[in-house]
Amino acid sequence: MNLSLEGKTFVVMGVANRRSIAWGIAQSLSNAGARLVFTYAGERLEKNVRELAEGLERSDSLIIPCDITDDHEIDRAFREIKEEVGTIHGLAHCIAFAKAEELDGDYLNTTREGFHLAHDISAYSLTGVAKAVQAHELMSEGGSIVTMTYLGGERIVQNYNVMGVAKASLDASVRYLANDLGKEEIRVNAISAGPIRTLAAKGIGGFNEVLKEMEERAPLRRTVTKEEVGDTALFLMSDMARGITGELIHVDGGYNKIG
Ligand SMILES: CCCCCCc1ccc(Oc2ccc(Oc3cccc(O)n3)cc2)c(O)c1
Repeated sequence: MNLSLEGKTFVVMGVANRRSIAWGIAQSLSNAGARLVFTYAGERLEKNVRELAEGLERSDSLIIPCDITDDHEIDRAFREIKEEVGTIHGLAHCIAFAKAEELDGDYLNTTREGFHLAHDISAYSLTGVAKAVQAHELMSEGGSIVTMTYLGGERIVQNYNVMGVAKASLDASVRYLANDLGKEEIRVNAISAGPIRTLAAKGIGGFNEVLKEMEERAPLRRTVTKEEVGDTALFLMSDMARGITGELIHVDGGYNKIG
């Protein structure tokens, strides 16, 4: 029993660029010996993902488009993964979105359309992906699904607004998916990362203030890195976490424990 992923294949969904948390996860899994399959949405990201993947030690990464807002797209992508690799041992879901104008000011300004959009992309997509993994019997040797969440889904974080409500839904989805998939030896967990300066983070009002607050008040008195999140993902993907499912692990320097 160890942290090695030699001979195993993992899907990483949501790499946008080298600052992405998904890229931090990909690096940790690859350094542990995993073969990777990347999915991305939107033509403009393919070049970024391909260039990043080419920098990995292994040259057998797969890069597949997948627009998670469309069930047919998800089915096509996971059918392609089944055909190309046959079995996967885990999946990292690092996908979320909400309208930028709804990530600032009062939560009360949330529209019905903005609410649905945030929940569709940031919460339902995990369930949609889990359904496709099961439908295509991709994790026949068991597996580990990890998604990314944030403290704003557990308690009030100014400006996080509708994304916080969507993350609360994602966190509950992790528990219910864990319950359904446990009998197939598939574990489902969430990593709640502290604020990290990513492309997505740029869209949130007051982000810089939250970073500063972490450096001043988190028990570790610093912010965390995508590499630290990647290493926790490696642990959750490995046999060392074989007894953990339906769980949420904070990788935030302990900040969530501060009032
Ligand atoms: C006020 C909260 C500060 C800490 C926020 C930490 C965080 C940073 C990034 C996170 O991921 C997203 C992903 C998409 C997202 O929606 C976006 C991002 C950019 C532009 C846009 O129109 N929507 C917002 C946050 C996330 O869920 C949580």
